[in-house]
Amino acid sequence: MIATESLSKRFPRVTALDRLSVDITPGVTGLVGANGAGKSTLIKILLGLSPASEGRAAVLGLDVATEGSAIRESVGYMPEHDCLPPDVSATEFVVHMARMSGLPPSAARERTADTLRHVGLYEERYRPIGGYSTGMKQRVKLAQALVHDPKLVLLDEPTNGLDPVGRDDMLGLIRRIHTDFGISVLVTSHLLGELERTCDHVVVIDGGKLLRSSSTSDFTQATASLAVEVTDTDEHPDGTAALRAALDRAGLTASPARRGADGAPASDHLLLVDVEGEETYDAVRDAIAGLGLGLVRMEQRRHRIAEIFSSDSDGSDSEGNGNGGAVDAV
Ligand SMILES: Nc1ncnc2c1ncn2[C@@H]1O[C@H](COP(=O)(O)OP(=O)(O)OP(=O)(O)O)[C@@H](O)[C@H]1O
Repeated sequence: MIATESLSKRFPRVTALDRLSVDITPGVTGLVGANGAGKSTLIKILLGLSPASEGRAAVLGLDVATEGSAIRESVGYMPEHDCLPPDVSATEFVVHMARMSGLPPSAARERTADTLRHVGLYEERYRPIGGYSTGMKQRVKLAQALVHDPKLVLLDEPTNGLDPVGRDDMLGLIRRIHTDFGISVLVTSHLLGELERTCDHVVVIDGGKLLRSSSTSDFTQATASLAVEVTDTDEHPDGTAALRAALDRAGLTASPARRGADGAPASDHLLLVDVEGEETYDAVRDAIAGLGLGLVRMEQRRHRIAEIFSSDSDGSDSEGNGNGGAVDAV
């Protein structure tokens, strides 16, 4: 779907992409990085809208430097920022975008109706966009990216500004773009956790460099951890320390939690246990029961990207880039 080779983009003060080489295959791929990591810059180069300073890239086998308009015919793009005209309705806007992509008038109207229904906009589609909620606007942006039946869509932060339910709905829609229509998706986010659930493959960039590109299952196996909190008892006045020792004896790695991905403060009462497989959950339960402690919570932890990479010495970062903290997802 997408291949880049030593792709760089330099602005006068910033190197937005730094010799990025990555291959993206059909399916749903997540492009993760903190704000400023270079995600939007990469998308603009892939669409042929912005020239690279160095290196090469091809989308659907087409060269981004010379075949930009052919790429844009076969690719849909959902930009990150609000870019919708407030005075027209979703139907008018999406029909216009379909016509811009070359569809004849009747096909443009039909495809618009189908696509808006697919993204979950019904009667509202005849009202001016200016009165829409953020979630509805994101759906219009998604519809215009899909209306010309592209082979690939590039979605720049589609969950931005959405509440948790809106995020889940949007992630479900994105997944269905691939499962229902066979369209491949490249979706960016600064939240690794939400892409884990949606994507087959995840590419992580930081400071314009490739940190890692791997299938989601490899990723989550390598990064899963379990947050465990227990009560203290008379027998074990420091239940957390007792559990940590017991887990250690059971051959599991447990460490006190640092500040959480959700902004939760560091806690002496919370242990993070590396998940090595299904048996880890049983081993934790047995250790707690064996000590007679009460279990307050046991939950799968979402990681900040920084957490993963600060403890990841075998990433794809050939430059020895030690600034894992720079990918601290907000
Ligand atoms: N036109 C430009 N001129 C100068 N610098 C730019 C330009 N566009 C982007 N940059 C810089 O390049 C870097 C990468 O920006 P980019 O927008 O690609 O990041 P991003 O990963 O998409 O982050 P965000 O999610 O915040 O958009 C940033 O430091 C940004 O300030």
